[in-house]
Amino acid sequence: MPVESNLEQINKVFAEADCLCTKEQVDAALDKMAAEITEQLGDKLPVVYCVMNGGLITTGHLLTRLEFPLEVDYIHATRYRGETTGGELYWRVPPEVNMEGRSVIIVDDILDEGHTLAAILDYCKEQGAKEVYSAVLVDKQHDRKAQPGMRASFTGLEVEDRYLFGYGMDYQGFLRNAPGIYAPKGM
Ligand SMILES: O=P(O)(O)OC[C@H]1O[C@H](OP(=O)(O)OP(=O)(O)O)[C@H](O)[C@@H]1O
Ligand code: HPA
Repeated sequence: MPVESNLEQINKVFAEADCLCTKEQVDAALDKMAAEITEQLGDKLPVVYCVMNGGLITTGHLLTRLEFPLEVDYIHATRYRGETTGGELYWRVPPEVNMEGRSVIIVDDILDEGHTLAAILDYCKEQGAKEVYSAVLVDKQHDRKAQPGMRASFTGLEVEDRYLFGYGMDYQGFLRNAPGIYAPKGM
């Protein structure tokens, strides 16, 4: 079936979705995260690793708010691969910039069950990073975290336990570009 046949369904999901956080609320959360990151990492010449694809938008919005020297790289690890429930972590692209002895910050869109972030943090420690921080725009509130009580070092927003899209989070591969945080009706 041609991809265009999805257009009506995707538009309907967006039109009927509940907006859980507006663009203004996300902007304020990003400002707060950037201030906290600056305080912790502003004099450490850190490497910022974007977790593709979902982390792309949060990373971009954070980077322009971080007014200190840093390097940028990306990691491509995925657990969902277009599905709405997670599976095994699959490494598409490991990082290029050497993290040995460096302060590192991993940026992603969402901490859901946390398996992705936990695996990436372990990887960074194995690679010899001096210290590893994490930043997520959204922390989904439920008791299914990979490690009970798990939190990112920097969290933008705490959001209810529904399937989310927007600001990097996808619905069936689409709607990452939605300018707010949304949940499809009934999900
Ligand atoms: O906390 P978890 O339950 O592990 O889920 C969070 C991860 O899932 C999403 O990535 P996904 O695997 O969907 O790939 P994507 O970034 O390409 O959307 C999201 O971007 C996080 O990386
Ligand atoms: O709620 C979600 N939405 C999109 N991607 C995700 N990856 C983990 N949880 C989610």
